[in-house]
Amino acid sequence: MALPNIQPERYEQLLADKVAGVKAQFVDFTLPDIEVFDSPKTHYRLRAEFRVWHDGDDLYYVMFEPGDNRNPVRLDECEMVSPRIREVMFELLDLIRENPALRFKLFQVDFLSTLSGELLVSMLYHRPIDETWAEEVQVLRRQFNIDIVGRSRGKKLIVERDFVIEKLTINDRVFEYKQVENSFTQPNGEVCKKMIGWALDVTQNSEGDLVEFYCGNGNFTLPLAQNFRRVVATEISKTSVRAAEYNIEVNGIQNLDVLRMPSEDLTLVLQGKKETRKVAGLALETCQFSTVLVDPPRSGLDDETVQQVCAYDHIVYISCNPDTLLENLHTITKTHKIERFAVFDQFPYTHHLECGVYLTKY
Ligand SMILES: C[S@@+](CC[C@H](N)C(=O)[O-])C[C@H]1O[C@@H](n2cnc3c(N)ncnc32)[C@H](O)[C@@H]1O
Repeated sequence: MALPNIQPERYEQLLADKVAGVKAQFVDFTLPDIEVFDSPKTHYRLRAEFRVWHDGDDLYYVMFEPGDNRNPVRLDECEMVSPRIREVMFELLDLIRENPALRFKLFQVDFLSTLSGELLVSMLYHRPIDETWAEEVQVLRRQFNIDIVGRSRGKKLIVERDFVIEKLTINDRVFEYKQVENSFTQPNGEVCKKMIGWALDVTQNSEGDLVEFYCGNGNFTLPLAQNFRRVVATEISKTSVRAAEYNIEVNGIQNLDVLRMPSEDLTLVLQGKKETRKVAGLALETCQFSTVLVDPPRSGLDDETVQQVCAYDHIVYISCNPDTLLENLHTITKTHKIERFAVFDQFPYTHHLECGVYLTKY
């Protein structure tokens, strides 16, 4: 992870600069007024990874300047991470420093926290870990009320859980999400709530069904199910699909099915070019998909998936990479009009910006 230069006093200006950059980048398109969703100025990141530096008897966290992996910067404060991570991270290292069984060949500590106040800490080692380590680590668990995962080559030890439970209030309703260590979750919880709220807003009064590609643990899917008759969503990661299934159950959502399948395969199934037992019993032929939601990785949508999303009347495109969004929009806007365009400042003080685009077929 690179170290952002946190400047709360310049936050508004930096965000305005980013928005101006997006306007310039998308100048080829007729954009509606851009909706801008800001971030808390400090303590906004719910997950963070830190390298651990050993220097004689000393032990400290380091980060690197963007583009410079050679010169570590010692961290004695961190304004970027959530209050829960901040509360624990330095005191945790103080205890590790004094305990040879915990500090020996520890090279990285990852934190996954929630707005609901839970915290999972992953400790990564360049040596085997065993039950002795699992005993020793209990002192950290008790002191900070955290869950801990130890990782060494080919081995994962879990003390007591490898997940956290997030609770997000979206339009007065609380949604509960299982978020599992080492699987994708949105890093900025407050901004994530705004993204879900925006997606709910653009799809309100929708008719028909929703198909979603790249659904993760159901982050958007669970709340959006209320705007549709049926929802079918797909995701490639087994861990995320299992979490989504748990989340569907615990939130009592009845009209949503999640498939573990690459989006490329679901595209082929929907086009009638592929058959698979995975969709047996879903009666996909009875679905009336009016809307598609995509939230792809940075690489954006492949050509086949672009063709597939263009088959629907409405498209909600959430993007973490304006470059690939731009490329995909060149094709999508041949058939669809951009109705809404939003930017979400998931990553303050960096050049990254999350975008949301809502399009309707001409
Ligand atoms: C940017 S994340 C979005 C996840 C989710 N929408 C959320 O808000 O948390 C992209 C997701 O796409 C999944 N993914 C990556 N390649 C995929 C593919 N070819 N087919 C389906 N899912 C894929 C990843 O596992 C990841 O969960």
